[in-house]
Amino acid sequence: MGETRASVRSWRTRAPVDRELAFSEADSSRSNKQQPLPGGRGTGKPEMVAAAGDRLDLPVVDLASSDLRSSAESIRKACVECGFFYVVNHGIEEGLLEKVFAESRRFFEQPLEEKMALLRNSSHLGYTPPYTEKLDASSKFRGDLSEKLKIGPIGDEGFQNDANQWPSEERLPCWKETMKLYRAAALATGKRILSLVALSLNQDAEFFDCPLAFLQLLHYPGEINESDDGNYGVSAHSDYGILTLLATDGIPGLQICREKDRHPQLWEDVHHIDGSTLHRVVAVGKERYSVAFFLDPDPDFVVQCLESCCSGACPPRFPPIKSGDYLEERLSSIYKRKNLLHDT
Ligand SMILES: O=C(O)CCC(=O)C(=O)O
Ligand SMILES: [Fe+2]
Repeated sequence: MGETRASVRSWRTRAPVDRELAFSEADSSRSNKQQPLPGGRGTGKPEMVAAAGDRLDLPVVDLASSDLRSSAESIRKACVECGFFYVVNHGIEEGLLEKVFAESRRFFEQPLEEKMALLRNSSHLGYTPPYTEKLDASSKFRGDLSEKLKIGPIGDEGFQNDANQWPSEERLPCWKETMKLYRAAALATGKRILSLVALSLNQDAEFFDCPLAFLQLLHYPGEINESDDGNYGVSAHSDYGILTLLATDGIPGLQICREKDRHPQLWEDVHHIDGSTLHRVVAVGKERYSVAFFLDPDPDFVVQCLESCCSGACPPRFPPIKSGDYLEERLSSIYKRKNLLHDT
């Protein structure tokens, strides 16, 4: 799991251009013009970054296209080759995205004690302050620079175990409403993409039924201390679910590594429009906001290799596992390894 990451990107800011999306699993032969970075940025692992001019051209999938077969085919190719793709004509209104980014900014601009009142609970929902998570355990820094707020399935959406923590209506009126609207819109888009993914795997369009959705708002600091020189906004990781729709404010920083087992690793910048694969966000000295929308299977769903994806010569690489067990294992591990669980 964690291999199929799609990411709707770069919706706000700049020219409100067409929107984008992306997937994971890498096997690329791009190799010219690389700059060696002898110790990697923050891990001591050797790595390279693609040089300026060696632009990463991620595929663009048009969700308005009536040729579903051809869209499914390009999604399959994108997932196999790089794990990320852009999505255009995805149906989420620009105005709604602008509101989500504005409300996100309002939340993160509050004093720390207000944010800490919503500290992440045992369902992994709520606020995560800077330095709490270290997605790449080998990072030599004390933790990643970003702060986050995570919103899970909501009671009003018919979900029984709503464990969300919301900012107060008095402080941030319209906040909850905006996030609910965005969740609904992003879920509709996510389901359309998942039906294309299912088609690309020779399954019925409804194969990925009723995914669980988690909305994560992220804020990356602009200026950083000298002691954080080389530290990451979010260190290297792959996502845990079926698909991630990622909207950014256009500030760069996102990088992907298409072949995680290659040494040295090659990290490529994902650009604003022309951009689960291993990925990370580097600090570029500019404040940055993003909104990630994760789609996960039902916790009881057993995730296993599809018949259309394996054969005698190419057996499944991983044993079957219940989705809920897998997610809990991954989510707990990012805090346990630093002993930073803040359960309430
Ligand atoms: O902020 C970004 O661009 C990436 C965030 C991310 O990778 C994540 O939330 O899993
Ligand atoms: Fe991610």
